[in-house]
Amino acid sequence: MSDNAGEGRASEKRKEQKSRKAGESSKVEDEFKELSIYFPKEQWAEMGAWEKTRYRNMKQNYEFMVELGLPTPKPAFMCRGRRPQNPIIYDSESDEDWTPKPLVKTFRPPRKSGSLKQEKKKRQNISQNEKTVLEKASEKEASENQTDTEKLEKNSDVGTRIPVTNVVDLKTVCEACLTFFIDECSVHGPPVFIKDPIVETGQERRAALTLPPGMRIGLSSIPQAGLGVWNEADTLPIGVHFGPYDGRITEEEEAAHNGYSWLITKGRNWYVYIDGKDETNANWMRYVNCARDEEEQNLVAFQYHGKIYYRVCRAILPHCELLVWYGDEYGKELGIKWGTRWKSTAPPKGTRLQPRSG
Ligand SMILES: C[S@@+](CC[C@H](N)C(=O)[O-])C[C@H]1O[C@@H](n2cnc3c(N)ncnc32)[C@H](O)[C@@H]1O
Repeated sequence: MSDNAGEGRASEKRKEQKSRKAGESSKVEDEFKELSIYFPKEQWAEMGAWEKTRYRNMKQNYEFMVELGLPTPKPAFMCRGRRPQNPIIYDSESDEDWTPKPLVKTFRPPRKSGSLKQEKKKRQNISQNEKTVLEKASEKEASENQTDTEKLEKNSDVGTRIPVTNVVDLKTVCEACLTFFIDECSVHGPPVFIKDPIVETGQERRAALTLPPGMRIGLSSIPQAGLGVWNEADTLPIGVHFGPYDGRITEEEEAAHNGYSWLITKGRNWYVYIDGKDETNANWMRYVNCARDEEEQNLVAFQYHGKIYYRVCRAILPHCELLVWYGDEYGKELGIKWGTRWKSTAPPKGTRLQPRSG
């Protein structure tokens, strides 16, 4: 074979590869095309594929919930966008449960494992039978003799934890198999709930004393983050729940800035804070720090019946710190880089970070 012929073939191959790559990336763009309308062009251009995937999941979940006829607030990102949009209007006025916001607008939980296609297929496969279970659960929900925690344990409304919507009521997604269930996942069993030891409020070290056995409050692994909470016992598997987050319910703006408050949505345009700053009425959950990125996050927060719970979304091994994702805006306040969005503004890890101040 002559040199010329060899070169010609190599150049053809290069061209072929180039056009294949261009084809692939335009396919990816096509896939997300319907999403791009919700974001400013610059933000969309900067956004990575995994982030786009996550938003697509949120949209799909929202549409799925709507299809099931469940009251579902629209994900915040779908309420804004490049196109003229209506102001954010939540779809229901009731005491909805959706992802809590310390100071956040949208909650962006971790991407689920497994391919998106599989996930979609599983959702489509929810049988009529399972829908009936949902209906039954609604009736059950109406029983007023249960406390919220009992209800959570029973129904494990980690629906609010559906990683891709802000909401929900009554149903649960099993992290492991991604199917919906009510009382328990038929494959993975009932959700586990770890209760705090009972400690009267008003005691000086009340928050620390509520720490469940096997956990430790100690210096955080995150530089300059102060104290944190560590698992010192067996692995905490996915699906374990903690909570509710104790503290003082307040509407005072000060709570929004102290670093220990979650914003609780009570209804349309009605918010209160659960403020865990005061250790005499807070619980141990006030010591849980904020994950700096998706890999680090092992807890996700959600609102259920006006209270905040944490759920293990990634197995927490012995001697590992519990880290929850607080939400975009708050992470930003802490200078935490999440995805590519804050590349330009986030200070390097380890920089002294200030809690939000008014
Ligand atoms: C809910 S408290 C967590 C407990 C706190 N570390 C303590 O010692 O009391 C939240 C505060 O911890 C700090 N913090 C939490 N996560 C952080 C992070 N990823 N980076 C820096 N500081 C963080 C911030 O000061 C924030 O206001």
